[in-house]
Amino acid sequence: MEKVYKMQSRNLQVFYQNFQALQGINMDIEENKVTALIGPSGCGKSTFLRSLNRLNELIEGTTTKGQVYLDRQAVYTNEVNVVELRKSVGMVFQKPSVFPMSIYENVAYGPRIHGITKKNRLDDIVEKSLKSANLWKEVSNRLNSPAARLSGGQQQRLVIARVLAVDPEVILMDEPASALDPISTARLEELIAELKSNYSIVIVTHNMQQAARISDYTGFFLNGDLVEFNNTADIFVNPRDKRTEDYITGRFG
Ligand SMILES: Nc1ncnc2c1ncn2[C@@H]1O[C@H](COP(=O)(O)OP(=O)(O)OP(=O)(O)O)[C@@H](O)[C@H]1O
Repeated sequence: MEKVYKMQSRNLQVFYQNFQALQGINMDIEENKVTALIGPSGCGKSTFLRSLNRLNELIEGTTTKGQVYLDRQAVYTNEVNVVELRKSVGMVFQKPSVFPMSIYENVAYGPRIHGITKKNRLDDIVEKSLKSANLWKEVSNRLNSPAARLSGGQQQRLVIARVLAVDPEVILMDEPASALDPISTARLEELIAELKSNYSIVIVTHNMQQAARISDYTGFFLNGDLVEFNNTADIFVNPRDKRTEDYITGRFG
């Protein structure tokens, strides 16, 4: 079957004032797959992730050159509605960032902003999103209690439900498991494996075993360059670049 690329970057360069954080990245992100981004701290993984839905623009002094495509449509043009872009390309951050409101309201928040007001419709979206995020069973009897009372792992799944509620196509995750215990991490990994049948997922992780377990493709970043991008199995078993090999075998990083 021919590969379908959901997102692509071409000669993507990002500058923080005068500092160049990405050196011209070309990447093809396949649809309905998990793509993992690995590399030592400060190599540009989060910068790359944020550039996919133009979140870098919220950081003052950032300049972006090159292009990103979503379904072959350029993302860096004046015609693009950034709010719609971020709805299609959602982001899950490292620390679970639930809003100080009820579980229900956390999930209904996005759909409301996008104009859905009917109670029945919102109820359906909340239930469907919580089910897709594997959280429904744990919270269905306390939808009106504060989200902050959930465990860290549940909060992270709630954040995912919140992203799913606005009907995204791509989900970006920036070290989503780094604040979670091993059991919550395992649940999150199971969830990611399920989500990829409906979404394309790009995940930054410092955990090499995690990248090997959950991803189809892996990109190794170093000093703002994409050193190697390949099937995950090839990256971990048969890296082509000495620097990739050194990193995955723990010789540096
Ligand atoms: N807001 C900012 N202003 C200035 N420089 C920044 C900013 N954000 C990131 N940088 C710099 O850009 C480079 C890439 O940072 P980035 O956060 O993308 O790396 P990373 O690979 O995600 O790191 P980590 O794994 O530690 O999260 C680093 O040198 C970092 O110091």
